[in-house]
Amino acid sequence: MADSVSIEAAGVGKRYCRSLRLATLYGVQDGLKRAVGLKTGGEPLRSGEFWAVRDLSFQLRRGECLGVIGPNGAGKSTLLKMLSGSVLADQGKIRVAGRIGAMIEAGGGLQPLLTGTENVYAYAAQQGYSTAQAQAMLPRIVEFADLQGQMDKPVKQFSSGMQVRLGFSLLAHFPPDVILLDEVLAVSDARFRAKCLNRIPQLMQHSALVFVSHSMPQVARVCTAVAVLDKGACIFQGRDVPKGIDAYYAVCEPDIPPVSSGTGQAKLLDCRLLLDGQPLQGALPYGRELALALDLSAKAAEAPTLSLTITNPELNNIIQCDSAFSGFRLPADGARHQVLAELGPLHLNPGLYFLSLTVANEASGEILLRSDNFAKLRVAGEYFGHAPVQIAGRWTLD
Ligand SMILES: Nc1ncnc2c1ncn2[C@@H]1O[C@H](COP(=O)(O)OP(=O)(O)OP(=O)(O)O)[C@@H](O)[C@H]1O
Repeated sequence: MADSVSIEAAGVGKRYCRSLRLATLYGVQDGLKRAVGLKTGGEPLRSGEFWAVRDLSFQLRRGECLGVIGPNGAGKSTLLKMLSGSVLADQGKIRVAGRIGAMIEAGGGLQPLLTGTENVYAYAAQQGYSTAQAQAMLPRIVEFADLQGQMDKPVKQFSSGMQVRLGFSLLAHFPPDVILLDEVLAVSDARFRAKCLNRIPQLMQHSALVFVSHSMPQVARVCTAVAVLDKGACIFQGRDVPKGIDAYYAVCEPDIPPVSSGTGQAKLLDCRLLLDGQPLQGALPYGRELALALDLSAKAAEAPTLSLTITNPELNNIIQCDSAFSGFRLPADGARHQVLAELGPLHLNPGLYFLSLTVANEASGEILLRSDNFAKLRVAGEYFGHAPVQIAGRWTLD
């Protein structure tokens, strides 16, 4: 292995058994085989067994951050546990150069019976730092974790968010050669999450990172490569992180049904997506103008405004187009009206989106109709960017 490679995984796999009874039996059989010097794990799957991770290979160097993404049960945590050494691989080889720091669960790497301060000394010693170095670093660790006044109690009395703060702060101030992070930031508040995400590029100067997350914006921000797992198999691997994220969304493409709510005074009777005045066939090419023909009716005292929202597959709002901007209002006479909403060119990343509509009384805020996910929109294009909206801009030398 070249010196600069911090983690090398070659054809790594882990098998588990669905039945506890069979798993116990296989455990005894494997133990006996190993006792007489026979290798285990290489044989075909036995009854009830499945591959939690299969045939995964990658190399990771300092300065790199591999995002491991995939649906629930895809094998992400199993992979991290194999990399950390807490679970033995049944297939392939893992080599890690140097020290590992793992946050595979809140409190991982911390000693629950020791106080926060004692944990700082214990962790520093474990990573090969002296007591004097730990003492010098202590104020910065406490400040980063925002745990002033809390460090004298045992870590088992910390909330899970506080444990993550201390655990991450230790990694940040005594960076090991390899850092494994498993979805830990999910329990932190927005402020600390932002602090950690901001710190990761600095950590990468010292360490190679493996980052498991279900938050695609976080993955897009910090990862230099991604591996997408599905049922234990790696279905995408590479440096094109946005393309990997798209592969992830394709695997767990949400089947989100349309949902309606509101007072019921407005109705969405029909909707057509248009490209160049014609019904949109298939995907909208990147950057092209989208229009919507909406058949609507409303019966109310005031003419309501219309608001269209485009969301990503996680239903995060990406674009909003509100008719109040242009002063447009839907007649509230109870008759059926066809409304043309021209959204202009959409510079959305290729992928899947959903459309939602709100019909509301602007003055009172009363919602006459909220129609969520009433249509799906697929955007097609070659260029995948790190943010949901990609604009060309105009670049010139002054
Ligand atoms: N100790 C175990 N014994 C048996 N099966 C297990 C064990 N640990 C994990 N599994 C199974 O292995 C598969 C992969 O689990 P893993 O925890 O690695 O998934 P994951 O991708 O991390 O999921 P999530 O996103 O839900 O955290 C799942 O089917 C899980 O039920």
